[in-house]
Amino acid sequence: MVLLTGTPVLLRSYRCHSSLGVRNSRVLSTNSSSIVLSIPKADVYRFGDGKNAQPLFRGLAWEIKEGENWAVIGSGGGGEKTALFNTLLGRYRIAPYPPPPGGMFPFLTLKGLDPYSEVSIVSFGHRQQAGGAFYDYSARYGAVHEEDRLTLRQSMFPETIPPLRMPYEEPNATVSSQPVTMSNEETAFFNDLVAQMGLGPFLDLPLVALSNGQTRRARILKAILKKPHLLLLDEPLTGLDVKTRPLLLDTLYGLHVKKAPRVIMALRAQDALPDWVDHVAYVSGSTVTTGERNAVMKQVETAIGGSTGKKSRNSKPSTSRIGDVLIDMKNIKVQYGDRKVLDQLSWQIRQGERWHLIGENGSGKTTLLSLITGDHPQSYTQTRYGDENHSRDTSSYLRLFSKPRSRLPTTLLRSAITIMSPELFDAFPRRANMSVWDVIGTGFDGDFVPKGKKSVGSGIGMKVGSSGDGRGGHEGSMEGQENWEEEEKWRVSRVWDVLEALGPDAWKRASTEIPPAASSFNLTKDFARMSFPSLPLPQQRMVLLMRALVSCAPLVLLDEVWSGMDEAMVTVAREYLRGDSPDGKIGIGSDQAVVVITHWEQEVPWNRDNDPEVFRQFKLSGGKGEELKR
Ligand SMILES: Nc1ncnc2c1ncn2[C@@H]1O[C@H](COP(=O)(O)OP(=O)(O)OP(=O)(O)O)[C@@H](O)[C@H]1O
Repeated sequence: MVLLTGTPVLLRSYRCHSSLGVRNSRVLSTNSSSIVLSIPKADVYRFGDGKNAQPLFRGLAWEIKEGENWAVIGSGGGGEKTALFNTLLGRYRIAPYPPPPGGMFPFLTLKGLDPYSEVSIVSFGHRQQAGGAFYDYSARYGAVHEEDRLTLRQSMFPETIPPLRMPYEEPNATVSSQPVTMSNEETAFFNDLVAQMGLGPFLDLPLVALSNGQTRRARILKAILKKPHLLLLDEPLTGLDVKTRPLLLDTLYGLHVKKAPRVIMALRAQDALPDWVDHVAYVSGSTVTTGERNAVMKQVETAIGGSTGKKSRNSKPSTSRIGDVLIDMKNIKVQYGDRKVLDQLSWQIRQGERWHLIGENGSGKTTLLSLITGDHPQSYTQTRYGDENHSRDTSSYLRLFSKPRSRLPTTLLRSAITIMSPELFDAFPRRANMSVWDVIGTGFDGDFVPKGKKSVGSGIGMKVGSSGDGRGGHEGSMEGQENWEEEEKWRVSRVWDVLEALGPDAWKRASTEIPPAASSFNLTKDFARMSFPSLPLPQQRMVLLMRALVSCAPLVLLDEVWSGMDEAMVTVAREYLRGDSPDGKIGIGSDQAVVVITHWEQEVPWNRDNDPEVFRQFKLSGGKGEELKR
């Protein structure tokens, strides 16, 4: 990118004819073309908003000069950071719009470049599948379907896709794995980036096979290769392991200083800001505070200080009761071709235990969970021993609630093991008429569409002693049966319980420390009625977490549930999982087992020192698994 330097020059001389004669319009200085973003002061609305609509952002004033290093941070759970990025992408109405000739992006417009093609976004809150149908995410674990065969390399360079051939045709000469359209310089740039992002080993894997962290890095790489002038990254660190985060940040900074492309990141208020960030836009509700890092961060600390203080509070000693073994695996193996993902792995999960499952991106955490949930086809093939009563030491097995996978109907497993994960978040159907209540109610029987008169399911479940009160469900629908009425009543009261413990009243309390007003039940009630697909994404995540917690299932699996949530939401979810919500009544049951996957140690709800029998850590590395003892 060539920047003009030196004394002010006339970049464009706009002449307009009027009855008063010809007059020169603004003379712009070189300084104007080195302004990346300019919003002098404006309100921001959704397109089509009526006259009296509340603006999304009020009095937004933001200027970014070339050479400055900006991050956007936000503390709201309403998707405010994403909305601010969407404002820059022209998806909202800005009033008044930054005046010509510079407009919102003088560094582009003044060089005749079109902002809409030169500014790109990679957003990780974004769902990849749209619509009302359930998308079967377990496809990734089995034989990869033809339509899912596209590799990472082919998705970036379609010219490397082999041409379709009829079976009788001679195979053509092999297709180059490197695109012919790339110059040597571009090839070197690409190879450097692939190496820096650790994506080399995955270039020729089908896209669906990539782990979460690998997929996120691949999406950033693809966006960079399109050579935008400005790249907006919405929570790029989410889901990345501890080792990868600084590598990605270094790569991004290296690109930013070369303006190839300039980068603005959006981070959660609780995330550590990289050292090189010198300017911050802090979004809180409809207010955006912009300025130098230190000044703005002071304000952020005051704003989120209350809830940050809570985070460091030590959890109480556990009241959990360690009970029966729920999941028992020995010498488990998962392999794709010669790629071993899990190799001779053994692990037991008992009632009452709280596990933190760790491991680098791609170490097999999601794969392991998919064996436990029975979604992975190889969950059927793990058990290898002649006689159940005389299993020898060399045997390998996977026992879910004392049974092999093949003897457990999927419907029973879905109500005995509840899960929230990035895959489920992407796959869960978004039907227009599905309310928050409906979605939470699907959690009892592990459904994906509302069932039953009161939208709390029809009573399929499993008797494995889950919630301490002997409630465990029933095999087959309970609707119309003798004890269904009592069960249904309990289910309805549970939906209200999780809504109160994890819903908008709880976020309000956690973010402001002000006790909820007497009328606050209306907030919860209104939220229960709201349309699920129209909620901001952080709130959708929270609702799907409630879905995983509502039934008090014997085993709860929480895979990266905090990603995309704001500080207050994380606080209330952690409280619930520790069982120390303010009224002391609602929380995870003492005989439920929980497995949490997160790359952020501070997001783990419990403190391992408090009760090492209960709070435990299991690490995956090189296909093996081991418990990390204190
Ligand atoms: N069908 C497949 N073919 C080949 N490799 C696969 C396939 N499916 C998964 N893998 C590989 O298995 C490994 C484990 O993936 P998994 O999603 O379990 O990792 P993870 O520990 O959950 O990672 P992350 O922290 O990024 O979410 C990855 O390296 C992935 O590329």
